[in-house]
Amino acid sequence: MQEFVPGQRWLSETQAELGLGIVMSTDGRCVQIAFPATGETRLYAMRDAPLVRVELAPGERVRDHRGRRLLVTGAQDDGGLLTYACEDLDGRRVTLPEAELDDRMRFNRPQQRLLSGRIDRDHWFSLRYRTWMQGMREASSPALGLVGARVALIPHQLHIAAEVAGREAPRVLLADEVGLGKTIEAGLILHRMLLTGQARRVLIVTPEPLLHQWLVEMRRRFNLRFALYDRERFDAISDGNPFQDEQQVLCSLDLIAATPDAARAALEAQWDLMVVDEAHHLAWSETESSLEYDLIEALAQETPGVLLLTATPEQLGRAGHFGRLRILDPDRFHDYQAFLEEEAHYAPIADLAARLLDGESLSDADQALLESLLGDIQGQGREEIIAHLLDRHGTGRVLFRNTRASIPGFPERQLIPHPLTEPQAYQALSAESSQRLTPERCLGGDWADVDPRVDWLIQLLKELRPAKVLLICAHAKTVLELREALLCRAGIYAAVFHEGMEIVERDRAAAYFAAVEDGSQLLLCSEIGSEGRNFQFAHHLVLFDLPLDPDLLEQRIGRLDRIGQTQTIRIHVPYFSGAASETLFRWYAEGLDAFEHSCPAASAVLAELGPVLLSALDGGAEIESLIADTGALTERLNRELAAGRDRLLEIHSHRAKADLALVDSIEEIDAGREVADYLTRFWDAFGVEHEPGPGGSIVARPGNQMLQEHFPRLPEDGLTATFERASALAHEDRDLLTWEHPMVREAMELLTASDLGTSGLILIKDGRFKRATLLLELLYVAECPAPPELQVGRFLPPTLVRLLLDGEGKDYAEEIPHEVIRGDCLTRNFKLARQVIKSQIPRLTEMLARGDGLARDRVEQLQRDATERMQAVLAEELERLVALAKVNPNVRRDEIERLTDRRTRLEAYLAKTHLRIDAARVMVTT
Ligand SMILES: Nc1ncnc2c1ncn2[C@@H]1O[C@H](COP(=O)(O)OP(=O)(O)OP(=O)(O)O)[C@@H](O)[C@H]1O
Repeated sequence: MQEFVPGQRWLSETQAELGLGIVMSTDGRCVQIAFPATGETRLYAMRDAPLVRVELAPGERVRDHRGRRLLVTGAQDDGGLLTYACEDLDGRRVTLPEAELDDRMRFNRPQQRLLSGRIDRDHWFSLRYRTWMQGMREASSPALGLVGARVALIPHQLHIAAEVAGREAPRVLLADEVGLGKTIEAGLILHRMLLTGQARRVLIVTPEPLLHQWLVEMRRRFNLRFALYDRERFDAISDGNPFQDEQQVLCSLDLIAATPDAARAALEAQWDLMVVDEAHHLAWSETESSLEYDLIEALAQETPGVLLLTATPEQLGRAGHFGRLRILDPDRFHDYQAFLEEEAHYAPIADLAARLLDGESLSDADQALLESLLGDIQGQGREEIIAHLLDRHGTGRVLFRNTRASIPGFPERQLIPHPLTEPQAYQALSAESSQRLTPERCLGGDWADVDPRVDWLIQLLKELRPAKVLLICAHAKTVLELREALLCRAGIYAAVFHEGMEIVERDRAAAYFAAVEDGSQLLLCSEIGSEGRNFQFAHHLVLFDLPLDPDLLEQRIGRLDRIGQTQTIRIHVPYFSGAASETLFRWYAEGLDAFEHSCPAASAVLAELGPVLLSALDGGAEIESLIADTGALTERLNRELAAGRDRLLEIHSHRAKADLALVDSIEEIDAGREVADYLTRFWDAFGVEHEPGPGGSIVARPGNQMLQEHFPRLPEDGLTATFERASALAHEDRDLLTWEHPMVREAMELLTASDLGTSGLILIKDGRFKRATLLLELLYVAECPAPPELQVGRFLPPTLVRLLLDGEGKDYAEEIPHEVIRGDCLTRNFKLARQVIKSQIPRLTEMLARGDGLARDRVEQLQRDATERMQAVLAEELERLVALAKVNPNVRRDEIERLTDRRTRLEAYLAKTHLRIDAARVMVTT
């Protein structure tokens, strides 16, 4: 007989609906139990009370009386009363005396439910099995986190996402050329890290004009709901750190740079991952750095994962680029001069890496070079050698850059120059070269009366109507005055987009431009429209003036030249013959060839020839020789880059064969349509109504008799969705239902956290067994609860151990897979079911005990394998740090120590892997 102690929690075996009982008193023969959930008190004879002691095991999920969801990690017994060690959802440690358990919780163990004859409808048992199996498949799938996004499967993006998100705490610069999908790559990385629990608190920092676009992209492509923080929202939260109110925050760089309170709060908010878009604005040189740079650097020091995004990493010069790398990996990038020198020697390394990749055999000289670079390479495979080369030589693991040249399928760009006569008023100006390029700004409000670009634009719009035209110029004032002129002179109403507008107004203008019907034909943008925005639905770009920076020119063209552009892009450039604008136009067109192709060497050429260019714009230097010199230098630098740095980058940024394998594996998951079968069965079992919708979609809505009032993520008025990626891409109003969709995930969680399907009884026919043979199918789950930062799931995710035992204890699980078992569920005849079970209790108890033993043996093996895997992975990481430390004295000792400590902790947690029975189903042959 078990001892009852006041304060202990017990459960009625026969009346689970009473909730959790608490011992009030005992008198030697009777025990008085209160059930606070129902307000009842019962008296039981102690000898045969139908009560079970509630003793939670590590790995169980519970709620406390405040409703917090907690994970049990251990327990301590003090005079018969238990105090549980738990973790909350954020991984914080919490102590939970048993008296504080939620009174309404139900703790029925499968074996208790089964032996007391409480059985569920059979489909829940199968759904339970499928849920655990799916969890295991995902944990080891290279496609994890990449399946659920509403995106086309583009190999280079998937490569980067899988490579980066697979790292412990990724710190990388995503620097694909404009419009190749850095936002999508960052979203995929985020999605995967959130899904695996690798990250929970995420901060995205963008320039203000891109806030809303990010918000929408994260929501509609990844089902991620970020909280947008502006000044008003930040100030409105006066209680504690405003950034700690939300897990996923989106805010502008301006907010944290201009508000010391916000900067301080951001620094203290303990993010797991930070994403910074348009990171080229973070200025750094060997002697000074901008406030924004310092802020992001400080945040990066506090944040384990950091993604910096820029299409033009060298827009503010080589030093700026180095500065950004330094934020990511201060150990690797600690000396700018050494970095420049190293870069000059990339060509032979790139050549070697390329030949390794092509499977060519290596000469003795190659071997010698490899050994001089990497030390002893005995026993290492090619992939491993390449990875080490890229990591330790070149910008390696930290920088990814894909170029149009290496990605097929981009449309052409066509340059359409429009020479115009420079008006007298502009000729008379004695402005500096930079001002000569925007002469209207020197003339005052009525410049549009004399500037021939206005009439030319009116004419162009007429000719192109109804085609959409995006116009970019340097200044907001030009935008506004041009709008007035177009309206007055030709009745053309243009949408505008400039820094003087509120964010909402800007987004409204962009939407007005995007609208197919009743939208505006023309959007006039100041320079803020030249970054990040998606305007690929337009095919005509007017560059009303030209910037002095080739990277900025590339950013402007990138608004149209991006993934999703379907036609040749027409770039219209008006300039004044004989004036500075013609010189600059020719420099770009003939010197750099930067309009029709992106030019990797452009910023280096500007750095070298910038002074001559400025002088030519002023009418000083000789234009023809400037253009000839520019052409020659561009040609040489592009060639060198292609052979050295960029080649290394390219090898590292996508791997054609492996990337296609990843695409294949996602396509296979898409095509398998298993999730469709799973979810529709789930809906049926739960009582959700569903029917085919328009164009192959499916419409689901709450039914009248659902198991619970709400089904996860199912709106009251229903949901239109699809299981087809192509359909979701074409129809934004349809959710893409995959294993990673929040509805599916939450339904899976709901099931595994409930009792549904934990016990069952079916009648089967199977010629292998005599009639009336008793079989027991047992589902055990091995789990290793550990603090989230250890990412134990990488090595041992919750793992299902299935057994199928006969009365002699023989296991048929391999011979008879779960999927082939068909039977009649006995829930329709509870009385019979109870009789069957009652008559077999001793046998079933024995079989359960045998199952426990067998499952425990399996878990020991699982544990050993996981520990070995973990040791191999961490040994590799340790080796990298030690190798880096040899070439870089600045690698911190504590980093190596932290990694070693992690290994020790993981070993300890894996050793405590916990096994529990999740479900049991009796089968009787007929
Ligand atoms: N895999 C994809 N599936 C569908 N659309 C995509 C995919 N990748 C990119 N796009 C679309 O292509 C456009 C460009 O992508 P994105 O904004 O991520 O590029 P970017 O590299 O961040 O651009 P920028 O350099 O201008 O900042 C966006 O409209 C995006 O939604």
